[in-house]
Amino acid sequence: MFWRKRAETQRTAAAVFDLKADPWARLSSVGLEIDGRTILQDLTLELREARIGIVGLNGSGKSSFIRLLNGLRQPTSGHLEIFGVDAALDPAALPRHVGFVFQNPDHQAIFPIVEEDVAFGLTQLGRPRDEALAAARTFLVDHGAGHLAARPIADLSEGQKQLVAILAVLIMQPAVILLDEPFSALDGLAGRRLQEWLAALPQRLVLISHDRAHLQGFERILWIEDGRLRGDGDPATVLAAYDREIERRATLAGPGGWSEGHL
Ligand SMILES: Nc1ncnc2c1ncn2[C@@H]1O[C@H](COP(=O)(O)OP(=O)(O)OP(=O)(O)O)[C@@H](O)[C@H]1O
Repeated sequence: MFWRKRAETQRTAAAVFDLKADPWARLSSVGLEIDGRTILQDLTLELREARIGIVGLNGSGKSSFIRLLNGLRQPTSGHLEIFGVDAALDPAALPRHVGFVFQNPDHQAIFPIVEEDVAFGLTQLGRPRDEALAAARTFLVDHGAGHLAARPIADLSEGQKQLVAILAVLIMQPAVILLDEPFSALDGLAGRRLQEWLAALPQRLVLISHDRAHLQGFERILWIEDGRLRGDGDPATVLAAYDREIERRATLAGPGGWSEGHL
């Protein structure tokens, strides 16, 4: 079938894509509407840097934006290319190249037991279940989480759940990992450990965070406001502009008030 053939071409293209030479994502006038409401609009940009941070007020469209990048959502206008091929051709194939770590690990876990959940990604890649389980156990041990392998995810602390959620993505060896506020449930120490651990990963990372300590060392910041790209560039410039805007809006709203359009 023609479609299947094109999807196969896409997988092959993604597998041989040269990350060093080309941007892994190209967006051209991309927009997203949900139920007739505009969530994202007019996004034209390329992503290639090793560390890209995303900032923006609550509800500005950050999560929706990164969901486009691994096929959880599809643009309703414009054109999106991931690894050089049209993202609309085979969105289900994208997660193997672009991993997604959810803000709430409970939304990500599919199986009740840690090792089963970590093995799931490998079974999705075609590995037999027993082999995937054995590989998951080894992977957990190698990443200092062997003691969690047989435990129910529901019984873990938030930090442990977050670690398992990241390992469940990492075991698939995606070229890019998207992280939606992975620090939000972590205490300061767990957050520091996660930050150091993420910094050492060879993958390209795109990280949404409200805390700029977590964006230290990042090469590029995207600032999304009301579904549009309001700022894009080096962290010092973009974050300073973002801070000024927060200050301006806080002053407009007055103590205890919510500014128009926010939340
Ligand atoms: N499934 C959905 N159905 C309807 N509206 C949605 C859906 N998902 C997101 N939205 C809306 O899209 C807008 C952007 O949401 P999104 O979660 O992308 O923002 P965000 O910047 O990640 O917010 P936060 O910082 O609060 O997590 C919001 O107004 C939200 O209500």
